[in-house]
Amino acid sequence: MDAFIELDRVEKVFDVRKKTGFLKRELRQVRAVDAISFTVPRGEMVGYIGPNGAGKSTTIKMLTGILTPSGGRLRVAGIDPSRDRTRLAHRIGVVFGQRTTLWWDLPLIDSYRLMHRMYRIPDARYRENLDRLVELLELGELLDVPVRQLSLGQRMRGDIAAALLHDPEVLYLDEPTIGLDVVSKGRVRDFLRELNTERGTTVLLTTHDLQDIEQLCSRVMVIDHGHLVYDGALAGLHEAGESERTLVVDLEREFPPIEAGPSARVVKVDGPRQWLAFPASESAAPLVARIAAEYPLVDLSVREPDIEAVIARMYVERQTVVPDARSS
Ligand SMILES: Nc1ncnc2c1ncn2[C@@H]1O[C@H](COP(=O)(O)OP(=O)(O)OP(=O)(O)O)[C@@H](O)[C@H]1O
Repeated sequence: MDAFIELDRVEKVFDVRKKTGFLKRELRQVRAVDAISFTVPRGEMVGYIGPNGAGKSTTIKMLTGILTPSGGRLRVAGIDPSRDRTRLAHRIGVVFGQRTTLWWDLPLIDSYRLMHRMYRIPDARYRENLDRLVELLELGELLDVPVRQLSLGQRMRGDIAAALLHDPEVLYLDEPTIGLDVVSKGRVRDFLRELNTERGTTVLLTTHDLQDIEQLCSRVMVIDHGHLVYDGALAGLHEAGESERTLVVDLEREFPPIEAGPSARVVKVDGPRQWLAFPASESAAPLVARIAAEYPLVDLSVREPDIEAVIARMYVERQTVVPDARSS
């Protein structure tokens, strides 16, 4: 498959000077990205997640050419970003949720006009893209409003349109739904899905909102302390994180914690209700049969693992699991 983004043992080391006393400074190195390798084929929508300080923004900055890697090889559309940043700029779009690329005091449409000139977008293409983005992102009524007067959700949609006016082949999104309400999040996600299917735009999505990933990405990469610790399907994370399902049982009356065998354990008791954790990879049937045979069972339900808990456990365990490594 056509690899659009390629990283081969890419590293970024920052030199940090730390004050250790009067006139004394110690030089320390922070390895923000440590020998990361992956490829993303054209048209894929990939989640890039990790805890604070994991190295996500540093990776995106290297992909856009803002930062130069300290080691390894990196290519986007065959271009070395830090060497040919201007040429690459015409082929990529970037949205940083926490700050805007729009001109704060100007009406939204003026920012778009400026981008039209900056990117030298042919007139017909600019008009066609603008019309389409205004329609899809419902920006019609906002075009004459100064950016500073827009709500966060409106501003975000405005920023996404700005990043796409020049028809980039890849879109980097850093926290595109941060601070948005449920309706605005839904709109942004619908739009991204449509963009990806209609135009085949490659999307790399960084977010702390795992619902963004669940709803948009078939593949997810997890980075922790600069290392890629998982690369594969979202569903596979459950296995990698050794996740557990929960069996909730209602008994006729209060009992001491159920003795349910080696692979299940009671995690909570509240009156006649008990919660038992068991490996997500195992069937609940033998456990249910055993409890039903030995206790007066009234009702039961099985709860699926919470993806946030699975990922949190992965961060803690720092396992290196790459079941579906596309890195070559
Ligand atoms: N310019 C810099 N100089 C020194 N250290 C830096 C610099 N930029 C980032 N770092 C360090 O590199 C590490 C990775 O930071 P990065 O911003 O890439 O993380 P992140 O995954 O994007 O985190 P967050 O989710 O908090 O945005 C952190 O330890 C950070 O302090």
